[in-house]
Amino acid sequence: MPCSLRNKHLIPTIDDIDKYFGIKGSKILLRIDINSPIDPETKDILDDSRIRAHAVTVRELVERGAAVVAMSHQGRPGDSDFVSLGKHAELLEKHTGLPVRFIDDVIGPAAREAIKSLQPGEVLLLDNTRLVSEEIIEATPEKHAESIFVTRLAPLFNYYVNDAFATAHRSQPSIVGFPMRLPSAAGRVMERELTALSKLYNPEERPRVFVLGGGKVHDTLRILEHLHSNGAVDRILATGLVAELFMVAKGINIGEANLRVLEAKGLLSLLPRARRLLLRGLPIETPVDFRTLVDDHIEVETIGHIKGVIKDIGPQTVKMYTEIMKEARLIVMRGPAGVIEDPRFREGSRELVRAAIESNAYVIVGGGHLNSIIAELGLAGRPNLHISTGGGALLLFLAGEDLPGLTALAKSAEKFFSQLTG
Ligand SMILES: Nc1ncnc2c1ncn2[C@@H]1O[C@H](COP(=O)(O)OP(=O)(O)OP(=O)(O)O)[C@@H](O)[C@H]1O
Ligand SMILES: O=C(O)[C@H](O)COP(=O)(O)O
Repeated sequence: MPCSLRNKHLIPTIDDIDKYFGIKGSKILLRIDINSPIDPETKDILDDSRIRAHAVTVRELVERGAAVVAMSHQGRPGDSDFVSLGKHAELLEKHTGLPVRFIDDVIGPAAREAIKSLQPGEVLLLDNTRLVSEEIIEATPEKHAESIFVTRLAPLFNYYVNDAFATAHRSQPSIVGFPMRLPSAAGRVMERELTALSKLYNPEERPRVFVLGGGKVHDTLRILEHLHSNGAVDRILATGLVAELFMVAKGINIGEANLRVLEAKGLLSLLPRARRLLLRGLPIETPVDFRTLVDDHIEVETIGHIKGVIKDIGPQTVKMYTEIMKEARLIVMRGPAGVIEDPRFREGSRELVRAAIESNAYVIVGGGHLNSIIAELGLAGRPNLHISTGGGALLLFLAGEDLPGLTALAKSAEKFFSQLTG
């Protein structure tokens, strides 16, 4: 079954490729996103969760009889995490349980020879796609289809599979160029993301509750503007710095120290946008109490009496938000409720995550900080939970932007899958 998103993208899956063209004996170019946090000194991979996730797609393609050539970016040129993918290959081997050959080349003669000699059942990982200068240029799929990157590699493959939802917001050759030249499909990680996110367009999945916190307040405002203008949200439960901004916008006194925090982060300039949303009736709840730091002591302070620096939401807020979440069919959570880098202020985020997962709702969680809370609570495998791999891609998607990687897959389907698109 192909996936569809916002009712306009029809995107084939691995099953469709197998059904209409056949995978056994084919050679597949698989775009994954194993861009991972890297220790600046040792260059070790600090979190291999993305590698573990994509291992599932690699293994399945191999089991179906394909030769699989995987590619990914890592960091950006000039940054300390812009490294070669040798260590990623070792971890991909560990998580797939299959031998993974690595070649420190992307489109040169060595890479092309390795691709040509790859046999069904074998896996090859190319080096960091951003070693190719074209990969950092944003252009249309049609333009990238003519790039050296794509014109050199595409003829060596039968199909292209994009499993990199987390890079779907980049219009780069490895994401948008290949679908113009090869029958293409979404991999399993991408498919899971699309299936989960399509619930945002299902009128039966209501009430929809968004629990939005963390520090990316600009991005969150964009999301709120989009959700509200489309009537796509029933209730917003604000935490983190997002909550503080909306409390000021509502005229609630959050105390001098916290106003200074918002000012230092340049967030007070967002007040007019927050006020406009409130005037238009944005259904947003803000906290009624906080865990604060007052002269190095932790206090629980209720609104109207806040003297300390806000570090987490308080127990009454957790209770109030938990009650609202009990009524939801779909909960989307992004950004932590407090400064969770300090273990003393993880409680609010922990409680909210627990309450969401124990509610009757389907829960979509995005962002590294909440992910770490889920891992700590051992809740990752819950059937009503989808942990998104997308950072920037998820933010843009929630803000209503079209993601070029998805558009390219849909265009490819029109070109190569007339069976599906009519
Ligand atoms: N009340 C608060 N005051 C100051 N900082 C806060 C507060 N609440 C949360 N934060 C900060 O927000 C940051 C996380 O927000 P962010 O929006 O980046 O989260 P994320 O969804 O995990 O994104 P990413 O995956 O990119 O890390 C943390 O560093 C945390 O300390
Ligand atoms: O981690 C991410 O958000 C993706 O891998 C995209 O990385 P980029 O922002 O460097 O394009």
